[in-house]
Amino acid sequence: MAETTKNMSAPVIRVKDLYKIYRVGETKVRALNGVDFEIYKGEFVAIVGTSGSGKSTLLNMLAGLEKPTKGQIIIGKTHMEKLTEKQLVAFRREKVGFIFQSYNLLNTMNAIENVALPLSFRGVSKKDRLKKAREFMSLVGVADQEKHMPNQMSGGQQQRVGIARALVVNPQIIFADEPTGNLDSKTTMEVLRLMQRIVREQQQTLVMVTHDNHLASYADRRIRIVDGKITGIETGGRSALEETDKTAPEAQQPAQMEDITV
Ligand SMILES: Nc1ncnc2c1ncn2[C@@H]1O[C@H](COP(=O)(O)OP(=O)(O)OP(=O)(O)O)[C@@H](O)[C@H]1O
Repeated sequence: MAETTKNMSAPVIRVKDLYKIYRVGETKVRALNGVDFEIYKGEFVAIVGTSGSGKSTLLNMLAGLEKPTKGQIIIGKTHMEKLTEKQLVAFRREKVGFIFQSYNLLNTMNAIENVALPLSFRGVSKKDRLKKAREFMSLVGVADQEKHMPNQMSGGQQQRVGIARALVVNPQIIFADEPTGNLDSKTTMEVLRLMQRIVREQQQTLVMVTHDNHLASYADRRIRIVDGKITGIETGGRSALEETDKTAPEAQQPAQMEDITV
């Protein structure tokens, strides 16, 4: 349904013939070995692979944390590979939101101050920062935790605060690195529901890296990566919003294999 609409719009991310080669002594490690794909606005995409497959390298490059050895990454109209370090810092600050496995909240700040922090880098006044932060804490369901310090919140609550902090700057794209890696299965489902809801309601684009096939099955598309190459892109994801915690995975429709790019 929405797939057609998404594919008719211009991609938010275009990756063309991307390589990242690390030198370790005499050896060359091809962390990314010729990767091509596109991601559209409003999509929840999972980049899935086992340890060492190259998914973190890919995420780091999409988020402007590392430069490719060769190839192009075009976000909106910006060629990431052509940006200077200073421009990359500005890009990360203004255009993207990050959700981390370990939440990465500042322990010396309470929940609302953590959520408001990215706005202070943009010169937003304190009053407006807190107003906006409050709005997003409410959206992710932790409005009553404003004054709590990170160590006074559960993992799930901390991750909700982390998600509110990623959203507060209205980023073009949200990148998530194993966002439920430290959570139990019930809290994982709650966070998945939240992420799916946000992608749908806010028309956000979410790119999640994971080794976990179950988690990835909730994304609209899965880009599978093995030894730095894409081995397949699957379309169709399960809905965490319609599932109860007891829904057996077997009861769900299997994903469709779309195309294989090796
Ligand atoms: N800075 C680096 N120098 C040298 N080799 C590196 C560097 N970073 C990553 N690699 C290598 O590149 C390959 C891909 O690593 P990457 O971290 O992207 O994998 P991954 O799929 O994210 O793994 P994990 O799930 O364990 O984080 C691996 O062989 C890794 O050893």
